[in-house]
Amino acid sequence: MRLARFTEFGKKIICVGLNYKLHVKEMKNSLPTTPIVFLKPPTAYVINEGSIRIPKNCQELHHEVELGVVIGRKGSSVNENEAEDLIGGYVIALDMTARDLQSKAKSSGKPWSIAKGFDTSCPVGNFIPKEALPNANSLDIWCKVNGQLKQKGNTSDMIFTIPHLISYISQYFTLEIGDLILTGTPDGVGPVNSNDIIEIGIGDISKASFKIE
Ligand SMILES: CCCCCC(=O)O
Ligand SMILES: CC(=O)C(=O)O
Ligand SMILES: [Mg+2]
Repeated sequence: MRLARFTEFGKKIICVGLNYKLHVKEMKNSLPTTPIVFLKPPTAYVINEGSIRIPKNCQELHHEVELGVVIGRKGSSVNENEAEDLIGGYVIALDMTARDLQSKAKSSGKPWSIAKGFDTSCPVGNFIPKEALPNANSLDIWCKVNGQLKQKGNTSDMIFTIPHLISYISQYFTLEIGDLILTGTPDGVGPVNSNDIIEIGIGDISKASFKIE
């Protein structure tokens, strides 16, 4: 199985929340003491140049640009100092979020699975082999809507580092080849509407674009 086609493997999409301080602030949350983890089904994938569909009953769809880590080796209960061995590569990705559905679920103490897991809620760019990105812990990630810069963050600002996330998640979920870990979004999240074009990227190394249907 060529890892570059990981979106076809039907594996887990494991998302981390509130992993950048300024995003925690804009969401009026408190800093997490351990990573906040939730899942998206593999039916959420959209590949580069695909279309994002606004889910039913959603009036406020938000972009959240995130660095994705593609798992290249199976592991569970992995120590932080061995975690990087599980990395197969990276992608730039969006954790599209039905913000109104999420807020309703949060306020009634219900899970926000639909708000985060609806079809087309995980657009991804092209796979980048690990060797091509030796500096994954200090990368600029950005998001533009209709050509206007909305988010720009650096992965060095993560509250929990990529090795820490891999180790923590692997205590609960065995990580399998083709799994994707979304590592959280920097500040600047906001709404998108039908016919908007979202462009995302890692510095000038990788970019992808998607249309809101
Ligand atoms: C506690 C969860 C806050 C959700 C913020 C987000 O989805 O970016
Ligand atoms: C909660 C969430 O999805 C984030 O901070 O990216
Ligand atoms: Mg997110």
